[in-house]
Amino acid sequence: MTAQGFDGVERRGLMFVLSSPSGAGKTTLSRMLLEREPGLKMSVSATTRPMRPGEVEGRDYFFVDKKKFETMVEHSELLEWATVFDNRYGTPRAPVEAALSVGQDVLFDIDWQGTQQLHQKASADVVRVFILPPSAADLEKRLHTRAQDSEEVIRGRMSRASHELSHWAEYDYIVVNHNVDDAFAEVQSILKAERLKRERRTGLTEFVRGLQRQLEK
Ligand SMILES: Nc1ncnc2c1ncn2[C@@H]1O[C@H](COP(=O)(O)OP(=O)(O)OP(=O)(O)O)[C@@H](O)[C@H]1O
Ligand SMILES: Nc1nc2c(ncn2[C@@H]2O[C@H](COP(=O)(O)O)[C@@H](O)[C@H]2O)c(=O)[nH]1
Repeated sequence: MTAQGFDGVERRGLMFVLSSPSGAGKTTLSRMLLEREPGLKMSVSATTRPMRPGEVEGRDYFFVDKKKFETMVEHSELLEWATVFDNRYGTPRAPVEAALSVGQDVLFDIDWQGTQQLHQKASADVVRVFILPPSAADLEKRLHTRAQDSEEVIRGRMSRASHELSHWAEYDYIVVNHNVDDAFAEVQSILKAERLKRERRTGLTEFVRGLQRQLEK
């Protein structure tokens, strides 16, 4: 489970989690990260919710019915799963394990329940980032601007937002998404810094020993 850093020092892959109330900007920030950060792979979730206009099977989600979802749970095919807004969502285990095993970092857009489950399983390798909207009015406006959910769905998501927010203190980093470019720069900095953490850089001892050998010649 090691990745080669840009400086040639090996390290363990990490699981980078973005959570927020619906509409705060996780999907937007995830797409920007995937475009600009090599070595990062998106975990594509399975869900029982209906496909939105513009969504693509296998890119945005694996859209499955309730029976299929239950079978995936029974067969331990999901690394974590939760019921969110009356639908089920879960992370397929195999692609995440495959990515980590070849040294890639994995990006998750999941809720607080899934984050807790991942953290219980692999706390040292999980980095948790919570995205806050600048205000309730902005959050509601963003859900409307996205124009992909009915009024009823938007009302449901707004009424759940306060409960989602109550989990903010379980996260390692908090980013307020006022301006998307600023929020992206902050999220990208977190990823870059976490990739450099001494504890994950399994190749450091060997690298430093090599330096010492050169210095002692
Ligand atoms: N900083 C921002 N300023 C204005 N609009 C934004 C900002 N960030 C994201 N948006 C817009 O807000 C809408 C919701 O964003 P997005 O779909 O990324 O949210 P999300 O957190 O992934 O929501 P969900 O949990 O429902 O999937 C989108 O139309 C997006 O373009
Ligand atoms: N615990 C999990 N939560 C997930 C997963 N995939 C997505 N989500 C969260 O669900 C809500 C709603 O998403 P939407 O696409 O319907 O707007 C959002 O908070 C996602 O983060 C998952 O695999 N596990």
